[in-house]
Amino acid sequence: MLNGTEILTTAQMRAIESAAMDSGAVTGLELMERAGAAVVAALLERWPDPGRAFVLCGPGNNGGDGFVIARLLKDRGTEVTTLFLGERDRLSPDAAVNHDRWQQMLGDGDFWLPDPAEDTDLTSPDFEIGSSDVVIDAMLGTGANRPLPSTWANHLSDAVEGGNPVIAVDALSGLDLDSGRYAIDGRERSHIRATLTVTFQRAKVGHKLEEGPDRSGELVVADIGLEQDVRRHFDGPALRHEPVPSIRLTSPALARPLSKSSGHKFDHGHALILAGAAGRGGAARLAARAALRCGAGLVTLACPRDAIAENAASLPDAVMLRPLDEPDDLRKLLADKRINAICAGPGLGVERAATLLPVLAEDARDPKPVTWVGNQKFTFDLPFRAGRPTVLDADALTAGAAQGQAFLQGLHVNTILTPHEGEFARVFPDLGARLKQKHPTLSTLDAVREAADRAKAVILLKGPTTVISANAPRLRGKPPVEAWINPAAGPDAVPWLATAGSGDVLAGIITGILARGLPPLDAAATGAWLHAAAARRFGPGLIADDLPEELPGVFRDLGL
Ligand SMILES: NC(=O)C1=CN([C@@H]2O[C@H](COP(=O)(O)OP(=O)(O)OC[C@H]3O[C@@H](n4cnc5c(N)ncnc54)[C@H](O)[C@@H]3O)[C@@H](O)[C@H]2O)[C@@H](O)CC1
Ligand SMILES: Nc1ncnc2c1ncn2[C@@H]1O[C@H](COP(=O)(O)OP(=O)(O)O)[C@@H](O)[C@H]1O
Ligand SMILES: [K+]
Repeated sequence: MLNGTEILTTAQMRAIESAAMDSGAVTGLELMERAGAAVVAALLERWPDPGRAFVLCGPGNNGGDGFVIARLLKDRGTEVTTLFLGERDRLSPDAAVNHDRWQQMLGDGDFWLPDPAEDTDLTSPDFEIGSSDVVIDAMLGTGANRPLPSTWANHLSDAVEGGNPVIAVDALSGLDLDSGRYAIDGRERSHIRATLTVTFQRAKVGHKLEEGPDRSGELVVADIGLEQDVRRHFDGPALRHEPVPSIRLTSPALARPLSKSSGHKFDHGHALILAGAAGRGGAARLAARAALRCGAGLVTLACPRDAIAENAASLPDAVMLRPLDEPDDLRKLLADKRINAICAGPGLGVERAATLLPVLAEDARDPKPVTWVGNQKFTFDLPFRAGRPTVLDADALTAGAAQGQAFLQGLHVNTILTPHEGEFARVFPDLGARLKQKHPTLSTLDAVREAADRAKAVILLKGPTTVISANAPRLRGKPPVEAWINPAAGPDAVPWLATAGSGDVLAGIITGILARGLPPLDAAATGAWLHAAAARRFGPGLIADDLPEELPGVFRDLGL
């Protein structure tokens, strides 16, 4: 299996569940029981003896899980209040069975509340969420398809305001498990969040994107016995040469190929960092240091002649300096075919970037490009543009955006664009505008995938959660990775990373890894993971300059 954990879209989860049930290996009722039991187990681990629980049950199978949870908690002596926000006759057969089992169990001390649309006195103290030790949100899960009604949101709001732990079943209700957006009818309530979310078999994309990490609280992924079905979902089609692309979370395992075996310095590649004018070289220097720390055999920084003294004064001796005043100087530098990774953008200056981009595009017409397809290297002509692995960041993206289609046409499968949100919107204005809509119709992941498709390149969109996707040709039979998600939010938060220059370091890290020979999509994912890991290891007080210096510690921790 490839590095990283696959996470699932809601459609994939539904397909996996149906396939499991169709195979006869498990029934929906069994799955619901396992799901409910998994939530109760995770709950009791954290709150060992809840005297009172309040369970909010929605109109679908998420609500069905809620009825199982109510029954299991009552079985162990917890006093349970349920609020059912649906209609018995519209429940699925499995949820209806659990509804009825729960109803039959009710006795003194349990309060059965029908739909509040009917005449229920919700002001009675017996119904108050505030007197519960735990509140279980089983209103909506993977089937949520519109904003959460504000009356339903009020229950969550009461719980959070009352300081009661909220345990979300599969998802905090209102969270879209594909986009990670949170939508409530009426006014937005940013304080609503789960203390714990228990999801089933695999995390869903929406737990990791946008608001997902913050809204979900601690995320527990409970095994409900569908692991073989998950594998079958991905590996079965691969055996038939119809691989299903996966969406994966970055993990430390990605960095494993960076382990340095002994070898000539060129075995570890030669990275070229294009720098800007005197007085503006800090960003490129950060990138150069980061590339060096990632083990690039050689790092050359190319800058205007009059900036050489300044760069020499503040760079390690290991970084070579070369003059680059005119576009033709870049052509000459690129005649050295040992240069196998390029970084253009940090501190480059938009005008200078505009004159150098065409040279990089020209270079990609090399008749014998090195091309990565999956993990295999090709050095012959392929029916798509390929060229030297190149990171385009910052000023190169701004300059590129101004060049429009010509810029996109100059890209190739070994190009990695590393925009933040603003730069992304400059390069892909329509996608940027759609992401900014009040109710966006596409997720960040969709936007990045679409951008990668148009650019025929790797796109890494920076933010608290970084999303990476590639449009690279695939080898038949190899399960492709479609996207990587590097979460640095919620429980994985590394807020110190939001510091000036940290993006320049990321560009340098990725360039260094490219020089080491990793394929572009892997290099981008590995770089995003290392970048956050370095920040996490350093902790508060971080400035961008600390990041490259922290990398050796990260590598040591990994035993590389
Ligand atoms: N399918 C399965 O085999 C399993 C499903 N499980 C549970 O089932 C859930 C999925 O069940 P469903 O597909 O029934 O979906 P949900 O229970 O998430 O919601 C679907 C229902 O909610 C309504 N609805 C959607 N959005 C709404 C909104 N904003 N306001 C009010 N009503 C809204 C829909 O009309 C439908 O009636 C999972 O999240 C998980 O908790 C688990 O029991 C494990 C097994
Ligand atoms: N709140 C945050 N939590 C974690 N990482 C963040 C956060 N905000 C930004 N980042 C990361 O910090 C880096 C900032 O890069 P960028 O926007 O290019 O800034 P700069 O131009 O200052 O270098 C990116 O790698 C991004 O993923
Ligand atoms: K829920």
